[in-house]
Amino acid sequence: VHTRTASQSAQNSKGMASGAESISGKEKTTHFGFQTVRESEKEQKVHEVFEQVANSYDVMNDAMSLGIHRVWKDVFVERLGPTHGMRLLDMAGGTGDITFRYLRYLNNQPNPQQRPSHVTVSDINQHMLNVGEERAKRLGLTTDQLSNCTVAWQCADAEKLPFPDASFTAYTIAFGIRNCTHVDKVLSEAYRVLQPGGRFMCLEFSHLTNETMQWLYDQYSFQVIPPMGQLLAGQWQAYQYLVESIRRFPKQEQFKQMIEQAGFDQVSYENLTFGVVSIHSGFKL
Ligand SMILES: C[S@@+](CC[C@H](N)C(=O)[O-])C[C@H]1O[C@@H](n2cnc3c(N)ncnc32)[C@H](O)[C@@H]1O
Repeated sequence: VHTRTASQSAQNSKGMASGAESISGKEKTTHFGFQTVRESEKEQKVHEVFEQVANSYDVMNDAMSLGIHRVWKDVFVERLGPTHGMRLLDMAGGTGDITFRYLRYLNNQPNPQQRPSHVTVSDINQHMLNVGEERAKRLGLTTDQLSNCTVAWQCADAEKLPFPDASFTAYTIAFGIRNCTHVDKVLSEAYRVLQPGGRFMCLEFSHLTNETMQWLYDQYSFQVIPPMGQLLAGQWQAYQYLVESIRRFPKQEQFKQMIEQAGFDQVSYENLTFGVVSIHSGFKL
């Protein structure tokens, strides 16, 4: 088992948060956690990670975050404030956590018969979607079981969406964008498929503003999460990648600028739990 100490990891992560790419020989390289890999390799590696963790993903989320990821996701969907008539694309939707909250939130809105709503849950990994679809059936959240909302599950790459221009009124991506090779392509595709007035929202692990707390968080992330992944899911490497990829993701302000560069207006962010995660939001005007 290959591992690193928290201080080695902190050193490795210095100056890497931008995710800047370099050219090695002819092919561009990118990061996969703290490793440098060819761009063509990253998608396959990320795919393998989520294939390995699909069945244990929901249990591990609760264990790693002590259940707090549920609160973050609840706040995220509250900030979105779903209304009848919304057409949501839940990108990198995995096993459906955001979609299920959206559907329950809609269900609690008055006059459910008003205007039909829709959600497409999309992910590059069919295994994650399969787990999600099974959950949806158990929870009574399929098109057949809902009164005025359709639900579609579709395998797709966030960097090359198979949806027409202006086909959604909202786009969410939770804990997905940092796994993508070209974040700029994900953002411009999100912009393309949104209608004017549509909203982009991203929930992602981020960076703490307080250095001592960041240090404590690093200790927890690097010393506890990979062994926990090994113990509960038999997956040390996959969880080592997940914590490394968090450190590599741009800081809040930098990510805000990237969203603006994609064309979005009124871009803002909100830190939750001291910046362990942040919610970024922007509108297509
Ligand atoms: C950590 S999971 C998040 C799942 C769900 N949104 C949640 O909050 O529980 C990240 C997901 O991103 C997906 N993913 C990674 N790269 C992707 C890409 N290029 N396009 C679409 N989905 C991608 C993975 O397959 C995985 O299901």
